[in-house]
Amino acid sequence: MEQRSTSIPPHVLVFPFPVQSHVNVMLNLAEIFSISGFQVTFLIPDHIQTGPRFDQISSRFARYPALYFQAISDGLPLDHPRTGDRVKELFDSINVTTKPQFRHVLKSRAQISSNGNGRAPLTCIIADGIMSFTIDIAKDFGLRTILFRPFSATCFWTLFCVPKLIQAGELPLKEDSDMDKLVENILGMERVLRVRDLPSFCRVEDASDPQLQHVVSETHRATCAHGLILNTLEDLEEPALARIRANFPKLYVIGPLHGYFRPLRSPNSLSEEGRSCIEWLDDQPLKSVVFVSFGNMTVLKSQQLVEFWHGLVNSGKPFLWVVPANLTAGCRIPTEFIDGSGKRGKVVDWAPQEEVLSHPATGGFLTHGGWNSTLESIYEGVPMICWPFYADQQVNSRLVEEVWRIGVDMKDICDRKTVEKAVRELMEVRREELLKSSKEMARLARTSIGQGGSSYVNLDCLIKDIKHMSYAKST
Ligand SMILES: O=c1ccn([C@@H]2O[C@H](COP(=O)(O)OP(=O)(O)O[C@H]3O[C@H](CO)[C@@H](O)[C@H](O)[C@H]3O)[C@@H](O)[C@H]2O)c(=O)[nH]1
Repeated sequence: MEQRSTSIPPHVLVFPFPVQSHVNVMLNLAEIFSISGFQVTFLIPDHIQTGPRFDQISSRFARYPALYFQAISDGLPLDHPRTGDRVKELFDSINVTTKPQFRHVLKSRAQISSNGNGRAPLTCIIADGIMSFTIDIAKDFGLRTILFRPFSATCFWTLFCVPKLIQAGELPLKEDSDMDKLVENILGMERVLRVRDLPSFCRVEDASDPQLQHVVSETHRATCAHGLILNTLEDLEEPALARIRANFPKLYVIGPLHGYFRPLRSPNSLSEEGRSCIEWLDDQPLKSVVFVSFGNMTVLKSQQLVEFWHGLVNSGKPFLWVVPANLTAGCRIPTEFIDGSGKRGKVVDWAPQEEVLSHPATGGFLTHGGWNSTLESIYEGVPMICWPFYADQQVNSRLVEEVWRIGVDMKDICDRKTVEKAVRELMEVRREELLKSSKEMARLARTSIGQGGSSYVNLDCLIKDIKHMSYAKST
């Protein structure tokens, strides 16, 4: 990427929603800003700053002296699991604790800047789109906010259409709702999304459900921001993006963000746990391994864990499975399972996912369909089995199977026979077809962030717009 500099460097404050995956993706954005010569203040959640992997983050950013981490609390205990089933606690706590802290950060920054501290005054705020309170607080300090929404564009657009679905009687659900019926009132997606593919927040029988109302109103509030950034690419989600653009004139479609750094990271930067995964993969045949990971916010019931386990073992394929403590809400995998899988399965607490997906031994990805995992798999051309848990994952898994045709959607079903069948389809029965379409998707993703590609050009516009804001403020 080109090194850019100006005499008045813009200074952006990057503020992620306080969960690991949102922080990861906004760190990529912060790194792009740093490479572009910006000063960056990154509000890092205290539970991540004090967590086991912050060392890796700080050594990655040591080369950018103009990037400064400032801790912020979400008000929950440091060891709270922050899983999808408990996200309401996070929303509530952010409202009470983080909102006033954010105001305080801006106030103290404004005072320091006016006294001169070697850092430029803030140019703008780049905040996670689920924290739209940033828009009004930033305005009080004469600052603009650009929101960053790390969901798929299709999920964002679906949430935007929810009031229309309610008006048309397609939502809320009824006890006898036909989950396989196509949803009619999401423009551009009429032939794609069924009721069961709507974001999990929509699975309610009361339209005033607080969580549904919250995510929908946050989505609409984004129209009050200066701009909206989406981590996707035109070729992947053109129908949704066309509709979003009609409502958001300043839309920056700049993904897949992790891709800008993929060829640059050295394998030597891996931690010991990361290296052990790669060494295990090194001993496996080409494209033979199923990588299994459900992200950072999924919770499995113990029976679901058992079903996945038997399905994987019965499929006869080698697998590498990430089982973090919060996945099983405390219930650990029985040791006889581990012994029973012999050398064929490896279970770890954490894996360097991007490196695992790019490893020649990896042949498939059993995932929850979180948006980062989906983009990472697409980028590496690895076909997927999706078992969506919550949020945007129901939408993403439908796109994987029905629109892009790069995998299998298990949607709502989790038994050993279904798991085994899905693995066999992915690794044997539909192997060639799925590999072919995955390879094409990877090509599109890589082209979009290469010089002259649609995301590359959009990113350049974003950087120029922020520079322009900085210039306008200083004159
Ligand atoms: O052992 C692991 C586990 C995860 N990851 C990384 O963690 C991220 C996981 O992100 P994602 O796939 O998006 O899953 P979640 O952690 O579940 O992310 C939440 O946030 C996403 C972005 O908003 C949503 O799409 C998801 O539905 C929501 O659950 C990815 O970058 C992975 O590479 C690792 O590197 N190693």
